[in-house]
Amino acid sequence: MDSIKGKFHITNFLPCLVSSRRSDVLMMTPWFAPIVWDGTYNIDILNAHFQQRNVCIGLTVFAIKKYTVFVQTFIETAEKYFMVGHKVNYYVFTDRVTDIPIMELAEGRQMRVLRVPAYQRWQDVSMRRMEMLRDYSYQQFRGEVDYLVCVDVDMRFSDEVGVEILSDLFGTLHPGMCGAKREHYTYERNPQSEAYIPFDEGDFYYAGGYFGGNIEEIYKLTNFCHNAMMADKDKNIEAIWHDESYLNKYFLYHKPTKVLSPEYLWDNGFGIPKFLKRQRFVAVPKNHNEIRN
Ligand SMILES: CC(=O)N[C@H]1[C@@H](OP(=O)(O)OP(=O)(O)OC[C@H]2O[C@@H](n3ccc(=O)[nH]c3=O)[C@H](O)[C@@H]2O)O[C@H](CO)[C@H](O)[C@@H]1O
Ligand SMILES: [Mn+2]
Repeated sequence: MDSIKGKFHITNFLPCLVSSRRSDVLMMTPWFAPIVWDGTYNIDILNAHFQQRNVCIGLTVFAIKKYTVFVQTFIETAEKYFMVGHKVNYYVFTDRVTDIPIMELAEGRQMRVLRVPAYQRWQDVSMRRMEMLRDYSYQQFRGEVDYLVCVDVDMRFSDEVGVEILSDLFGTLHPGMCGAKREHYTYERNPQSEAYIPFDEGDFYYAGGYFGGNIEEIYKLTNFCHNAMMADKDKNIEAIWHDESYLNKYFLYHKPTKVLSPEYLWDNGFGIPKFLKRQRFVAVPKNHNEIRN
């Protein structure tokens, strides 16, 4: 592990206080959290900073039932692009332990396969991630990693994703909603639901498939979402976009300290708009019917 130490060096950065580095996109939320776009940060400074702290990053992914087919590409591309040069633990939650490929990983990186139950409905599989992330944050992750990055598995990395994303609590702008007006965000609109957001509230529409932060913040987030989902279940309610709806509710009242641009979660089905300089993590096309049943 020693050879990954001292890999990054601080380089000189010439600050310029009179012009912003991007003028075509919003670079900061109204509560002063950075929105991370290509061209807005200096990766050399950030690498040196996080390496000095010797951070270890946990990347969590669920591969339940047929979704195990996505694991190989996910890990292969993560090895190429995710937090290269830093310490990484992959946590693969699955009900099919023997279907998870054994893969050779770069130095300083390891994979843990965690056996968890499979729920019948895909919506429950997706939503129960919150409960499992909460429980493992408390039991295991807090002793092993400094940050968690929690993502969908039906994805591939196709460009660098580094320590520029790390912060106490971060969410990602949903690729399908970045140009939408607030009233068109697909928040849960039933006032009876714990995920309810009125039409005149809400900052951004965040994606369910990409959030993260330190362990304590992820514990609080997942605990809130799971409890809210259980409260709704008792009322026979399920929010329109499942875990994503509850996540959006949480972020409305617990503002993220960093927001990732859709560079970090893209779907080529949306084409490639001009403001999108990089596609770092993209959806792998899937046949929903086939794979979810
Ligand atoms: C990119 C993105 O923002 N995706 C979100 C979006 O769905 P998606 O349409 O991308 O949902 P999906 O089918 O990818 O399911 C979410 C995740 O649950 C896991 N899974 C699901 C079914 C299954 O049989 N086995 C299994 O392992 C797997 O990790 C998968 O990536 O909306 C969902 C709720 O509706 C979730 O909020 C997803 O995070
Ligand atoms: Mn997905």
